[in-house]
Amino acid sequence: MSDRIALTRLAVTTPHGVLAHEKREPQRFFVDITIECDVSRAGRSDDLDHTISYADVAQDAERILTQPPVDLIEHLAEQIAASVLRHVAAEAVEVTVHKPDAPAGVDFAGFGLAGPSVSVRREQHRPVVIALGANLGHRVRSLEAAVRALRRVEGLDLFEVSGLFETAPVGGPAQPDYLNAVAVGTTRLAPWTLLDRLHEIEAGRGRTREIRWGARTLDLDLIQLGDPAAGTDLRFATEELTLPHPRAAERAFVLAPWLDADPQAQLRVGRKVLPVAQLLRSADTTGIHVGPEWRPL
Ligand SMILES: Nc1ncnc2c1ncn2[C@@H]1O[C@H](COP(=O)(O)OP(=O)(O)OP(=O)(O)O)[C@@H](O)[C@H]1O
Ligand SMILES: Nc1nc2c(c(=O)[nH]1)N=C(CO)CN2
Repeated sequence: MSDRIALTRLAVTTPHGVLAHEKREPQRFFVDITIECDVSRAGRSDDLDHTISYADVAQDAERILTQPPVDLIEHLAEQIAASVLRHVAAEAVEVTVHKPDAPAGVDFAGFGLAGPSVSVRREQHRPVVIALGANLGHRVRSLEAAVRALRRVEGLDLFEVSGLFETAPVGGPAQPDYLNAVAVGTTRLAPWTLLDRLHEIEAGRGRTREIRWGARTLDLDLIQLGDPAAGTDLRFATEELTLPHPRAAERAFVLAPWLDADPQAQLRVGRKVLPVAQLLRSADTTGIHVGPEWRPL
């Protein structure tokens, strides 16, 4: 991601350090934070909710710097990086903590900021589940092309793709049977950025949207982002994007391939987190059959 939000030289005078007197006597710390995040949506909408407020980031960092004394600037840098990655839109962050007056038994000189500093770069790693479907054109070829395209998305790493399932259409007008699959992996992308990439891939396979739940050359849905068992799954309901996918829990055409890709999979359903295996046992599986062989990865 080439978009960045940077905060340069946040300055705090506070006591931290390994030496006893450093824990009593405040000294200067300077922090630089560079956040990699997609700002194109906020650039279009002019809406602060579509980006990361630099004031929130700065205040979190200042709170971390003014905590009771710690030994290491590594620890401060790590904590600040973690606080930035709690923002949904943050893809990665680089944090540098400078300690220009550090007692090191030598002189530091220079025109810029002299003395020791520590830099860390940390990336978002969110589990992601993507459902694939096709019921028009050459379905296997479309789904294979979709997996190839997903693998080329920068910031998305797929590590498992299910087998193909032949499924009767659910909802919508009369239409041909679908082939469905599910891909699981991790991503550092913000959910809206990932959804944009999915729409681009759909459009590349000639996907059009005329009738709700109508036949399509390719459908890519975001089912879940984050880990519900750890409470880190993203939850929100907007027209543009609802997570987890509101209809996934009862769709055997999603649950069956998902279980195939990840037998331990879990999905948040309301306030509960349930095994996908259990949800599939309760779902209507009529019209769901193992599909043709494929080697997507
Ligand atoms: N979790 C999600 N995954 C994909 N699209 C979503 C999601 N939540 C909301 N949407 C929005 O839904 C809109 C319609 O998507 P799409 O045409 O793929 O729906 P559909 O596949 O026909 O129906 P369904 O949403 O029931 O799977 C998209 O433009 C997208 O912005
Ligand atoms: N069998 C099947 N039915 C569907 C599917 C699908 O992928 N498979 N997708 C839908 C809208 O996303 C609606 N109905």
